[in-house]
Amino acid sequence: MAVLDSIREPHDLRTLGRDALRELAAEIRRLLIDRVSRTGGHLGPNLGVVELTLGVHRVFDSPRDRILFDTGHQAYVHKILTGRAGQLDGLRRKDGLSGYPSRAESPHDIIENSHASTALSYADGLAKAYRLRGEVDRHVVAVVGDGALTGGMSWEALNNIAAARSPNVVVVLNDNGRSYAPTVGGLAEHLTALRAGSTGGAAAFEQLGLRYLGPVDGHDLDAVQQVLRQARDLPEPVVVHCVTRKGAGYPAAEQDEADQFHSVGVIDPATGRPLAGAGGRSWTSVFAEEMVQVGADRADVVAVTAAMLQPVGLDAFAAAHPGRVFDVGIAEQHAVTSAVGLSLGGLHPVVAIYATFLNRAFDQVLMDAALHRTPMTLVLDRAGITGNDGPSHHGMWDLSLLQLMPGLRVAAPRDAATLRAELREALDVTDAPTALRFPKGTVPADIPAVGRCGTADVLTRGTDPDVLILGVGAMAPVAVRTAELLAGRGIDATVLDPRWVTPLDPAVVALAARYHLVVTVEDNSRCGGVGSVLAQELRDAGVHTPLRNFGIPRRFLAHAARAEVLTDIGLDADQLAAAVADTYTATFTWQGV
Ligand SMILES: Cc1ncc(C[n+]2csc(CCOP(=O)(O)OP(=O)(O)O)c2C)c(N)n1
Ligand SMILES: CC(=O)[C@@H](O)[C@H](O)COP(=O)(O)O
Ligand SMILES: [Mg+2]
Repeated sequence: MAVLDSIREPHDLRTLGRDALRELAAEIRRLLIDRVSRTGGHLGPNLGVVELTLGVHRVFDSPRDRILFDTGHQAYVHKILTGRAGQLDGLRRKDGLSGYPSRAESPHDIIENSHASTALSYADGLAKAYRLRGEVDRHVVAVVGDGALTGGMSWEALNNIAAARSPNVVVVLNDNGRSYAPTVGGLAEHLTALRAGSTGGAAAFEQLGLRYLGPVDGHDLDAVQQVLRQARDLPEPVVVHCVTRKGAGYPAAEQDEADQFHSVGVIDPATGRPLAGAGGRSWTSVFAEEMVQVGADRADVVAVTAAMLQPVGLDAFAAAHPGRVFDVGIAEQHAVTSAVGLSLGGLHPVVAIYATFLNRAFDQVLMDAALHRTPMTLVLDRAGITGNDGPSHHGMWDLSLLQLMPGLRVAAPRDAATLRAELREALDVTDAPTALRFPKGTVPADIPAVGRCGTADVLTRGTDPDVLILGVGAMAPVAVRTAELLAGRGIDATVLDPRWVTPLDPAVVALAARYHLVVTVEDNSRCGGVGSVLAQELRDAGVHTPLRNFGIPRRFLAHAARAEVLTDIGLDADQLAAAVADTYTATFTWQGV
């Protein structure tokens, strides 16, 4: 890596001639394939922006000029050029390099949110700030993917960037024609026409008040630098349309039909084939399989995805039931409210999105779905701690948000059998929206119930009323293990899986009154989670049983493996058993029992 070893800061790029730059691009590609094939990560998106990122850092002066990456999953090259190449071995690992920009890592990084379609809004604000501060020579460069451009916020921002006529905003449209799968929608078709030589591009943007330059080959470094210099020197906001290929330079990625190695696990760099399988069935695959059967059983059921057909497990349903899946692009707000339309039209839509991205559609769930009490079902994958994608990817707020929604009902399955059952139950609700949430990763073996308490399942039944543990969803197995450990300390615990966590069944409240201590364990924020709702319900029912809520603390959690994060926040059975035992002992020492 002769050339790359000489690059510590973007300024070092300025001394390189064309041959050295070409060699550098090749070295960066080799490094990306070598390292990311070992760590896993967004290999395809980053292979696609090697020349584009080189061009941006050659023409603009980071960090004085601010360079923003929308979603941020394509910022590995930026990290390599800003002195972090040597840290790629720890990519996305605990205490290692984040898979997204991180202000703690570098002054060259400024936005860390991995939710798409935000970069242009940051750019609009930054540009206005620099203008008001008299720093008009500072440019704001926003690298935005064609997928991210299908998100509504992008157009809200473009509307304002055009109105502000900020001369220092440069929008670099990284158009590879794909989100995961090919990008969908009218805009995508427009960009496809532009890529094919249609001349309408300029008009579409310029009628909005934005200069348009391109399309240029985003892998031709000379062309990229030339158009970026032109954009830099224009006295108005500019959209630079760069056409790239996701996975460029790595045939295994370029030829991958599914998603061109949008995100890979550990793979054989020589072939691109997965090396280390996660093992076991994923939660997503259980949902995917059940949905195919649902589609056969229920002609009124349709599905909606926000540009993530395969990641959320709707690809099989789409194949089995053509025309009944709607991909709305990266547009979760639209996904929810258009689903309300589908419901008002007599269908039962299943909106499958990652839990963290539901945050974006809070108002739509509240004021469009819940207010109208429309039967529809949100299926929230990646709920709880997701792990290596870091703070903005943990699905740790959905239960808190959904608790606020009058009438909406939420289920949290504990295994494959309850996922299937609770999905069916949700689809049978006709007077309110419903939601199901489950985590990333391998689904555990089915945990049979030994009894029922209203709609809740009793998983282990203690003989003495010492402790009642509510294990919510995927935390049920942890709750069962905690009960086993408590038994070893002479404390008898009964474990309940509430199944439907909103509203909580009154029988659960009544049962809680019969125990000395009640404990809740959930893979959601403690703030507004199931535990806090149970606390309210106990008090409302005049039940004063001591209660302890275990969940995710109210802070952003760095990337690490899911199990590592859960341990770090005390949500493993050993720590839970110790904490419950301490509380139990303290409670009864205090009460003189
Ligand atoms: C609000 C939101 N929804 C969904 C995602 C999941 N996601 C991550 S990257 C991606 C595709 C992005 O496509 P594009 O912007 O074109 O970038 P590319 O990967 O093609 O470089 C999606 C849907 C997200 N990060 N944020
Ligand atoms: C960048 C992004 O939002 C997704 O690609 C994210 O990496 C989700 O990854 P998983 O689908 O592996 O959970
Ligand atoms: Mg794209």
